[in-house]
Amino acid sequence: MTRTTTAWRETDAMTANSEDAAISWRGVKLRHERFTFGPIDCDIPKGMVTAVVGPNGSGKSTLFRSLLGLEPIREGETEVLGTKLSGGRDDAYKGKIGFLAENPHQYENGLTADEKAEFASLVYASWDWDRYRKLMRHFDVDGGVKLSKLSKGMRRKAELSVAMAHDPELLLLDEPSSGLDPFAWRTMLEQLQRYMEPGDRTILIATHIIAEVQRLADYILFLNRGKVLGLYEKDRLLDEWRTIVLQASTNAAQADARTLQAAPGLQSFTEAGSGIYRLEVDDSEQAESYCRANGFQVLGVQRMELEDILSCLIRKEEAKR
Ligand SMILES: Nc1ncnc2c1ncn2[C@@H]1O[C@H](COP(=O)(O)OP(=O)(O)OP(=O)(O)O)[C@@H](O)[C@H]1O
Repeated sequence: MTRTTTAWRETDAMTANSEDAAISWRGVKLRHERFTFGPIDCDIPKGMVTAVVGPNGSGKSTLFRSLLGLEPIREGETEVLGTKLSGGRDDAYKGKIGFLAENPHQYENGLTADEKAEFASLVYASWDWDRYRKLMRHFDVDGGVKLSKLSKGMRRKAELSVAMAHDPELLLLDEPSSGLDPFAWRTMLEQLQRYMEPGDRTILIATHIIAEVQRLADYILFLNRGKVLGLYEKDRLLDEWRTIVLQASTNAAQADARTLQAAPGLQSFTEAGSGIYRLEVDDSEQAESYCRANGFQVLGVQRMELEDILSCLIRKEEAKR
């Protein structure tokens, strides 16, 4: 799915154009006893799907919860759908959000999906029973069964139906596909794609499923240990990040490995032995020309997978620690 706008396409800057942002963070820090998140300065573009990707414990759920006032924000300013979060005094913006938490709420175990929907219908002014029933039908879930009696995947589908039935402006999905079988997963992707069609809705989705990022996301926000590693436009990221394998040209006396360290867009540099070098770069065309001009022969160029890009960003961040 690609819905690009020029303002966001031209840059990877994390605070490119806050007017087009569904969420903006300025110097935001969140703290638990043994975990600090941030500072985060970043804008999540409106009308787009942004995937939040990072290892376990990197702070994805913490970030989601903070948007609903469930995590104390110690420093900085968060704005969601035009509302500055101010310690829970202005809650009206929450009516425009659909939230699927990572784990089901145990206190809802005794409710059926339809009873949970009844509660939600009282909370959300734009609640649409027709929409709820259609979603439940698409997902093939019986709304009359207690949530605790549903399988994990069934419960996920019921909760996603409730989260989407008021047609929110912003959907916050914390690992929505956890427990879904491949057919249900496809139905979920279809429903999310349909939800995005009007062009003015935004999804922020935390996921470990690379296929989900590839199929859904326009942007990717990478996190590690409570730090933001970057917000990138997905297509551009996959297009431009490459692994280049090089060897000093036999007739090039000037080939000096140290020059490789200054290659344009260099993200990582590995000496593989026998005069072979492996570069990971975010601007492959320029990097290749540079390496050739400096006496290196290009043995191979390969696109990088998202996992490789994330691990490269993590290695860079860890090297600073
Ligand atoms: N209520 C809490 N009190 C104290 N520490 C917490 C609390 N909630 C989360 N943490 C800690 O904050 C860190 C980030 O947790 P979080 O759940 O946000 O990560 P995550 O990226 O969503 O992880 P996962 O991919 O495993 O779901 C972890 O170190 C976790 O132990």
